[in-house]
Amino acid sequence: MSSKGKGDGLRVAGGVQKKTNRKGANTGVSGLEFHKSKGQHILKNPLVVQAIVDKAGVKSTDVVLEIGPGTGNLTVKLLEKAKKVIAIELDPRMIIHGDFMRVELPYFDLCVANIPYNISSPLTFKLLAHRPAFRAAVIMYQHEFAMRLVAKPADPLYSRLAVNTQLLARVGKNNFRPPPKVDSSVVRIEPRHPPPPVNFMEWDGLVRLCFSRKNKTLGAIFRQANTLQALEANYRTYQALQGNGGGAAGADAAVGIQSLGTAAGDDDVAMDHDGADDDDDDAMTVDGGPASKAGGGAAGGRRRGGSRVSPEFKELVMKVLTDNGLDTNRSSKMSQEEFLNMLALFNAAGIHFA
Ligand SMILES: C[S@@+](CC[C@H](N)C(=O)[O-])C[C@H]1O[C@@H](n2cnc3c(N)ncnc32)[C@H](O)[C@@H]1O
Repeated sequence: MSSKGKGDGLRVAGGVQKKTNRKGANTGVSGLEFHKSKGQHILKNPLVVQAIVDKAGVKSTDVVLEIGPGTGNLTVKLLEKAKKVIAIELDPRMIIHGDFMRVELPYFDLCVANIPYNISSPLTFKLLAHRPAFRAAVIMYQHEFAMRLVAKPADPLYSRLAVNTQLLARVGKNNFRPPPKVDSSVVRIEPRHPPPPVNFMEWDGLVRLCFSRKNKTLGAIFRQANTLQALEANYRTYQALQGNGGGAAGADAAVGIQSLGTAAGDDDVAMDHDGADDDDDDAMTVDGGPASKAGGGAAGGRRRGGSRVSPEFKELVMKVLTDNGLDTNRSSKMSQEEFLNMLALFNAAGIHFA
């Protein structure tokens, strides 16, 4: 990673025009061979580069973060407008070197990038977890991923990815699809200020569970034995924590809290084929850890080996759903407000998802 100020004269490692080497590989004018595995699809049309920069609304005072500058064609345009461009590039043949997913991000006002598509989801959630929050990110994604980010309830592409992103940011597809290829779209992401007043881990535990079978009713999802077992374990742990006032025994109990949905989700998707996602399950990491496989795995283990759910606890869960008319809802059609409301209702009953 390195940064360049206006007029620093960024050295560019290669050209941007498509050429073919002797082996028929895709190369730039410098002869650099581009690697699909690194998501190296280079922007060749200067009008597209310019349009992305224009859409970003770069101010002369802005520190701009660029992910994957590649041969630097977007970078040089950003440098014309920004105070500073900090660019992070995985490929050591490109001048500025670093893995975006591993580096600690510096302060930035704006992020502008034509990203490697293979890390779209973790990259987006790394950005959204960054503090202080930036003003906006203008990102070129693969078209289908962009559509999933902006999908609304009842859209077939609506998923945990959309719900989580839209909880943390306002997301809008720019009215701009780069010609001539129609496989990319530019999305503008504006983190919400202030951030939503919700524990993201817990929110994600609930959403993950609900979208494990997004076309099933919530009643059916919450009646699953493994779900009830994991929820009851959390319920008991929270009760112990409250009883102990957060002391040493409370800390021991806290270790037992588990995130919901992962193992159930994985199995159910495999069994169900009902279009449930989420291929991005572990990517939506915010605040130092996803609803982890380990947590979900614990739930899965209990289901196979496990303890019984008390009838009283099952009744409590079902009561929250039925009293509030939620049992017949399907997550594929639920809005963010409905999820928030449901989480508040469960929490008020002492039921927790992480
Ligand atoms: C889609 S290309 C964009 C190149 C250039 N910005 C353009 O628009 O023509 C994505 C770039 O990201 C780089 N890249 C891939 N994975 C990365 C990572 N984890 N961290 C930083 N850069 C990465 C690739 O080497 C490639 O140069």
